[in-house]
Amino acid sequence: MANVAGIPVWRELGASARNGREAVEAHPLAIVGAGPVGLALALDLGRRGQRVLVLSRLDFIAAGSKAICFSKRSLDIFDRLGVGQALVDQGVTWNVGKVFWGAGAEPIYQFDVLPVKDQQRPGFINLQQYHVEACLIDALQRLPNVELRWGHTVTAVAADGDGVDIAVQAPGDDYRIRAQWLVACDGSRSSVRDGLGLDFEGRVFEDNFLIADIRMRGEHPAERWFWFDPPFNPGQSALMHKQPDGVWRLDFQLGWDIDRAAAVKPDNVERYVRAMLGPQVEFSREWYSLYTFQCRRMQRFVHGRVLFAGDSAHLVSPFGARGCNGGLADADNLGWKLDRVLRGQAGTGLLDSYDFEAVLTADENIAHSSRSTDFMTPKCAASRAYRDAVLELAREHAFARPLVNSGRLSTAVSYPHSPLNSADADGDDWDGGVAPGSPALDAPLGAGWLLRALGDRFVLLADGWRGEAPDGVELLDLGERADLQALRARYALRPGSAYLIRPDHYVCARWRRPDRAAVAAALARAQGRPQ
Ligand SMILES: O=C(O)CCc1cccc(O)c1
Repeated sequence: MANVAGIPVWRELGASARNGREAVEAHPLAIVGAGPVGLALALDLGRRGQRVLVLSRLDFIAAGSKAICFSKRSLDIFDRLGVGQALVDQGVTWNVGKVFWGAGAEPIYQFDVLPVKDQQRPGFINLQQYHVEACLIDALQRLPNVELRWGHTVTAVAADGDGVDIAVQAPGDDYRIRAQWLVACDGSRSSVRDGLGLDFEGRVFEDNFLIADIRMRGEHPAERWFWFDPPFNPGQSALMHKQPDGVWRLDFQLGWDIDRAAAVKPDNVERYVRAMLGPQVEFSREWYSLYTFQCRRMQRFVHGRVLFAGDSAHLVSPFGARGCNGGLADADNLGWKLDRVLRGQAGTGLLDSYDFEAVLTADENIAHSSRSTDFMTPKCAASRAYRDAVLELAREHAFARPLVNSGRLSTAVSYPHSPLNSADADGDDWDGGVAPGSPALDAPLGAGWLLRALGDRFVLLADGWRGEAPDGVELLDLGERADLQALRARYALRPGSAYLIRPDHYVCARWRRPDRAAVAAALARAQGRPQ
């Protein structure tokens, strides 16, 4: 079923009525957009006790071909938000990618997206975006301090030094909001971005990709399968992913010079599907669509009182699953910072670090995404010869495999030069471990897991700590425990060492011989208050 704008509906929610009819409402925080990024940010801030208003122009959860691959890092974020297990339970877990080339029925090689084992979460789960949204909405509806308004469209935005004026149109109800902060999570066609006259910079790729989400009883394993130049799509590429509910995502590269309207007609799509899966296969249509993509971003994600996150701020190709996962990284980075700013515990300077770190993340995602696309679709004879030589070598030789680029799958990005980091002290020898600016690595912690124990506040992870930890830090002392070899090895811990870990599970400082004053100084720096 599709709504009037042609967007397919997965679940009707109905337009929300407001409590009361004030012409101008005051709110500390408005989030525009109720996709995974806006909902995850609302859940983070809502769980921290903030009053949050979410405005969605849609009054339903959309179906259709959207994100399906959620990375381990996103699962760790979802765990922190209390919904990780529910999503893992619904999703299809996978860790293996296989690369095929030409007519060969066997992969030329396979790779593991979770090379470090003994972590709670898998490399990826596949789960339709609408299931993720439904789960987040369910969690948000349990928070009395979060209000979700469906069918409320933002029609104008004007920001000044103290806040943002937002004009909203809802069925039979036009009103205004004065918010202290607005976060635009309203997607690639962001009305907030347009309303402020802001734009993207970057590359537009001249290629078309066909998505066929089909329902079938497939016998293929839960793995990512990628083909270069397969006989069922000669000269192009293809991709297959298993989703829950017997749904499969098939992606076919079609090239630039095609009849776009004809390409999505069921007969045409089904020709590709049969060529891939064989003429006998029984399947039904879930959703067919055609997409082109861009690798672009806004110059800045922080514009005074208006902040941008997810597709409203940056766009990548689907290959590598860096779109939605990149947006969730934004929400994760922004949530704790905005919470501190709203509480008056940090100045707005802390949000400059959101700009720094989220722009860095977007740039890394854009670089990977652009390189994958260039490798998959060589633009000249020399690039094609290089690609084919790499594929030929990869079949036999491990050294060539890292050169194959069928999409580098999303992982957490490091911020080695973030202004929130404190450098290692002179004389502290760190042979390995997790450097400041890197995401904390999970490890078994008794019957549980380190990342779960870190929670959503600053933690001092110490291997033997004397005295009190500074205010504002929770101490997690491994003490005398002899059962934590993997954790100690991953963090290169020795008796007396300590790490300071941010609420979003990034390491911001570490010491061989920590003291209270050094930890307090690193904590201040990590909150945007260098001493
Ligand atoms: O496996 C990948 O590289 C990404 C799979 C994907 C993600 C989102 C949309 C889509 O068509 C494919």
